[in-house]
Amino acid sequence: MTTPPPATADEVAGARADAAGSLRLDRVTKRFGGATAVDAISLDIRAGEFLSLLGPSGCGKTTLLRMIAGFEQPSEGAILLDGTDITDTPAHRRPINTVFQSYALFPHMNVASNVAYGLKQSRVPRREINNRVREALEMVRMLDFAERKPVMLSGGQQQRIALARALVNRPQVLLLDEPMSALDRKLREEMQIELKLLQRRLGTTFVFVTHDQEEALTLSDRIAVMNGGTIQQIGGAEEIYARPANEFVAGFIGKQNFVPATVAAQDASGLHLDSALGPLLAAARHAQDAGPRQGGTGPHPASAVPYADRSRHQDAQAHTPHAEGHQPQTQTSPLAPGTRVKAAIRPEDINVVAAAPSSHDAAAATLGRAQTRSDGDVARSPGTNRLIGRVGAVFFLGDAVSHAVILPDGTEIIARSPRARAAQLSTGDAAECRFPAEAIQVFVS
Ligand SMILES: Nc1ncnc2c1ncn2[C@@H]1O[C@H](COP(=O)(O)OP(=O)(O)OP(=O)(O)O)[C@@H](O)[C@H]1O
Repeated sequence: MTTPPPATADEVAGARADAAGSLRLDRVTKRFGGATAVDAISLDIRAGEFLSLLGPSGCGKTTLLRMIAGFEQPSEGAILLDGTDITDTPAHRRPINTVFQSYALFPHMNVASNVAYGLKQSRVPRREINNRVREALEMVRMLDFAERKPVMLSGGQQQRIALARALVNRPQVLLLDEPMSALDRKLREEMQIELKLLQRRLGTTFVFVTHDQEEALTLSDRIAVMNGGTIQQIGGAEEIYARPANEFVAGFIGKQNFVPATVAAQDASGLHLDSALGPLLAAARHAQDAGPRQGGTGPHPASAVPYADRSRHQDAQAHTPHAEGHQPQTQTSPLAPGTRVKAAIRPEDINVVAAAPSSHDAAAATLGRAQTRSDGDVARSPGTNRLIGRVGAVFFLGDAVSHAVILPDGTEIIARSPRARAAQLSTGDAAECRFPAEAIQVFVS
């Protein structure tokens, strides 16, 4: 990808005067030939917000970013900056700059000249150039490197210079397209913290493209999860993690155990499910999903909202202004018996304990039937689901321990416990996975 020159300082400064950097995307669509890369996306991005576009490869993140930048023209729809339609405004006239994955620094120029380039092009007085370059290099803590050539810098340092080069124009909106993907993990984590602090200090609107969910969860005020050219859900990190709108989001953000099941009944204790592992009890009420038209899990994808979260969830929706993106709509009607669903359980919601070898044999004899009977420990926590199997592998994760428990029918359940509370189990040990009914989220498949 060739890197277009950044907007010049005059263009940026002129357009900055009375604007704050809010963006509105109104049914923005991009088609390449017969293929739709971005499908009627409507989204409000608040001034000063750190918003991430997160999704798998090919979901349309970069295409959406390029339309905001002005490098691609939408096939349909409009882009508004602080209420002004900029859909037809050329890229170099938008007060928007982009930091790309490839730093694209000029190798023959030193750091200061690289950062000054856009300002020189727009004939900003030399003294002002010097001041602003200094300011930008200070922002990214690279002032001491002003005289160096890019080849004498590490990847992380080059990325900082690319950031300074974009910030020197004082854009209202900064677009970042996977800017840290070339950095090693440790450096990336350091840069993430710096970037977040910098964004907070500047108050500039950041739109950040990534396929790395941890990065998005760490950095963002809100995350728009994309798939198939549409936004599947938009919300804060915790909301998206704890209350995914549909099966796609549930599977894409964090880890999940998905168990196919069929609704047996719904009563005051919750949703009774039949699965190949036996009966499961979910204290969850489903929510019928209003969209999206593409992606998701089928013609009527649904989302799950645990009882405890329902009122908060509905509040959040009630206050969702126009075009903030796709949100699920709760539905209180019970699921009909026979409805095919997926039960989703997060690894950290599963408690793994040692089981008597005989209990494993008994479970194997009945093909690992899950038990929700009130016996033993379970009597103290009615509704606890229990699955008995054998430990297939133990993974030490530093602050946590993960167990892969193989159930008698071959299903693998992944559980994760804080290291201090993890059961001392070895491969081959009989183990019981316990999780409360509240831990199950139900998605109509
Ligand atoms: N110039 C183009 N011509 C034709 N098809 C394109 C063009 N640019 C993108 N596409 C297609 O549009 C879809 C979305 O691409 P896009 O680059 O926006 O995805 P992405 O989510 O950014 O993926 P990645 O994370 O791999 O960069 C893909 O199917 C891609 O092949």
